[in-house]
Amino acid sequence: MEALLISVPYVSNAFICLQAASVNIIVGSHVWVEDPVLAWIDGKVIRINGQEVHVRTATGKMVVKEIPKVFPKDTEAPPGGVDDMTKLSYLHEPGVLQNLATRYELNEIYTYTGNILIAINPFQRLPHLYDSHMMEQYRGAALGELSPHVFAVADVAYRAMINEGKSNSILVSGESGAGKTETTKMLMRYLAYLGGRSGVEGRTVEQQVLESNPVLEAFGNAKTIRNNNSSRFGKFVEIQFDKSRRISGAAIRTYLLERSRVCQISDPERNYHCFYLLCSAPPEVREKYKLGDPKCFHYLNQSNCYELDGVDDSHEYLAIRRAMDIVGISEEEQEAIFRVVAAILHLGNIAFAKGKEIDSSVIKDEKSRFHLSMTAELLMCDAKSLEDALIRRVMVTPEEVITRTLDPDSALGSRDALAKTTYSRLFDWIVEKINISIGQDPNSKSIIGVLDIYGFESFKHNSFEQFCINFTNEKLQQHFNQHVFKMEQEEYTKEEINWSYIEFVDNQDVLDLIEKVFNLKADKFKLLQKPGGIIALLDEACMFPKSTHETFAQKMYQTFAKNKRFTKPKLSRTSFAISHYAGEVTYQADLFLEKNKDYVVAEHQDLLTASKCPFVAGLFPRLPEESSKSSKFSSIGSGFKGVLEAIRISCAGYPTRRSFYEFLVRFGVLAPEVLDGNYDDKVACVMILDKMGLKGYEIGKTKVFLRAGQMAELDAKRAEVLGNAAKKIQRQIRTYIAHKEFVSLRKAAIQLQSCWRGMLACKLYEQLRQEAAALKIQKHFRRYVARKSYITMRSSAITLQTGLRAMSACSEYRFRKQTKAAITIQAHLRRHRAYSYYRSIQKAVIVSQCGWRRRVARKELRVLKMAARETGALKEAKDKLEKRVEELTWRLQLEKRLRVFFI
Ligand SMILES: Nc1ncnc2c1ncn2[C@@H]1O[C@H](COP(=O)(O)OP(=O)(O)OP(=O)(O)O)[C@@H](O)[C@H]1O
Repeated sequence: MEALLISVPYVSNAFICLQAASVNIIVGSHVWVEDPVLAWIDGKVIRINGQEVHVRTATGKMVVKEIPKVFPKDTEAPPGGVDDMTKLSYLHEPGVLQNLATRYELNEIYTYTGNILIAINPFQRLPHLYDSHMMEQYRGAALGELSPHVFAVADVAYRAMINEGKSNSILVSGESGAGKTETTKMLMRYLAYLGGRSGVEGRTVEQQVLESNPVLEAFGNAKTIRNNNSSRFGKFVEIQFDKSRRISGAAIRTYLLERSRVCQISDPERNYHCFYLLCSAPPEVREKYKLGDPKCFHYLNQSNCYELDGVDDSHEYLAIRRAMDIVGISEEEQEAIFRVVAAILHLGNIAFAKGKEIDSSVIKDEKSRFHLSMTAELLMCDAKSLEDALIRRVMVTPEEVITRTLDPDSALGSRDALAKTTYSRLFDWIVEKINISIGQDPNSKSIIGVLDIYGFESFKHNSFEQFCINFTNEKLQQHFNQHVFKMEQEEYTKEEINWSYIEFVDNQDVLDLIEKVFNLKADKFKLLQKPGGIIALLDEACMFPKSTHETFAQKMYQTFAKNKRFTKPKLSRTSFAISHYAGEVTYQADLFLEKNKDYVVAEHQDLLTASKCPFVAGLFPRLPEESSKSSKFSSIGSGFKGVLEAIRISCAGYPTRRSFYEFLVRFGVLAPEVLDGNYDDKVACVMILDKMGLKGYEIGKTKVFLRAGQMAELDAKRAEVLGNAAKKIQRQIRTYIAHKEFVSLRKAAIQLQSCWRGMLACKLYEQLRQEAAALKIQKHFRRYVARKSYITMRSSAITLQTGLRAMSACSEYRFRKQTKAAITIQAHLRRHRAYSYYRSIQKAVIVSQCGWRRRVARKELRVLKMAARETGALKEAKDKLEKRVEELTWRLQLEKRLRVFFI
């Protein structure tokens, strides 16, 4: 059977170290160095000090590395990467990773390595990659004609089957979550497209296989740390073709189901999906099976994860029921399947306590009893028989039948063993049912098989499962080595080159350590072979009831003490380490014996065979004694594995090859005289290689075959020659450029200066003009301001003067008025004074006159008096005179009074 490989790594996890790079690193070389963040970073060699290389990385950092840790970078690699790794000039880890990463950036998730396809998980839907248009394009296209694609691989397998009439296998390998299952689906879709035929009831075989997937996934997939829907079993899908190369049937073969997951899960993983689906079933279903919250079941509550993001388990339950209908699982069978699933959950809740006798156990409490009776009810077997099957063992000796009880720990082991066996039998039944539903073609002429298998595993704790997986991968690796080696040889033969001394990377010694057997005479266990490898020792240990994992480990330590591939870790009594081709793995042998015993405990077998439920009884058909005690390894066949091992193997031969023309184009510069000499291409190549002093290369009919590292050596020399030539050219060009630059600079300077001066004069003129204008403006402005202030002042002065004049006229007028009034007053006063004076004078005159007259009168009076006396006449005269005197006295009185009044 021919085989093709699809390998699906995560970008960051590829592991290859193929080419000793050290020899050809020189100052100025572009190289890759390890980086703690980016894994690898490119840089340029700045200095080499003995074994130390100083590199300036692309991020500008200086790092110092030892020469063997520095890898040359192909500066001429195409920017979009190469679609086939064998086209890379340097086959080393950074080169390969860089190529994959470059392509991944461009959404090119597929890359070839010869006829192996590497697929990178895109973690996003890329529908354009898989539509019918794409399928049409790849139909009949030769490998390498179109961009790398999973369809191309399937196409090659199909064409080879048609042309050579041979069956083919496509192997899909990789880490968990890498995309194996998705890739397998794509392969099947394409194969069904090529060999399409309407299947049963109008459904194609491909449809039927894909429709069976949900059922298979519900019982065989679980959430793991890496993948929410991780397949916990290996799968080989066999697509059968009739003689006209149309699909005539298909079969799904599963193997290595992870049985331990049924009883043991770690946070944040989950058990198989079906348990959670059933716990989310409609209430009447849950009531029927007495199920409830998954947190109540020991097999589910060891992890805190019960739900999946974006998945509704109750919907999924209904969907699975529908899928089971489609697959042809009847209503009764579905009922029985879920009854068994529920029984396993109840079984896990049965706890044991110490019994009264030594090393005996009993059902722990009422709760456990309830679960025991529920388990028995669901499995339709007798509760007492179930209890006995869990805690008692019957040993038949020639003399008697001995019944012994198990201690609580062993009873728990017994319970878990029953759960695991029942579950794996159920899974096998479902697979078988699916196969019947899809339909097999017993007369098929050829098949194309798709093997979906876990890659090599190495965890902190590695148990029997990892041992099986890694052993399988070792077997696959050997097959792969031989396969690729054969292809290499074919190429070498075609090119007629000598390949007899090619070292073949062989892992036979690891396989010997694991599976070797020596043919010896029969012993008392009727074995025809005496154990030689670990598996044989394990089988042997399983045969002896008294063996423990410690005795098994001790036996291994003794047997393989001198084996280079086997080591005993210090401070451990049960661990052992194997140097696999992909690295060393330390295994813990603690559960190897239990896990290797693939046979059903007789008591469990008897119990379930006697079940009243035909479905349950059918899961445990009575088997002949021999076959019921087979060990695991009887079923492990040879397979295939590999990620980038093709490159590794290629490196053992002539990993780099170039056609004569390509070689001359690339390396002609190393010997220009050869190019000028008009030699034949082949001769020219030999001359160049000899001139370079290379040994061990081969010249084929059309190509030059180089040993690992020789390409880098030639490249380094080419880089040196090109570097020297470049330096010379650079020198000349720099002189020319410098002179040209100087002349143009000078011209530019003069031009700049004249322009600058002109600009300065213009600026000065403009400044002067502006100054004159400013002066003029200032003058006019000042005049205007002065005039304006003069006019203001003048009008103010006039106003002031008018005011002052008015004021002085007013005061003059007032003065005059006052003067006139004063004069009037003075006149009146003077008149009054004059009049008063006059009056006083007048009065005085009158007074003096009166006085005088009085004196005259008196003198007359006295004369009269003297006459009156002398005569009566004189008397009258006297009276008259007296009257006169009285009158004058009154007048004087009046005058005095008037005078007082006027004063
Ligand atoms: N070609 C692809 N296109 C789109 N998505 C993909 C592709 N390959 C893988 N995936 C995504 O990666 C997830 C994991 O892929 P898958 O289940 O195929 O991995 P696996 O290798 O089979 O893992 P396991 O070994 O754990 O079963 C898928 O659910 C899907 O989302």
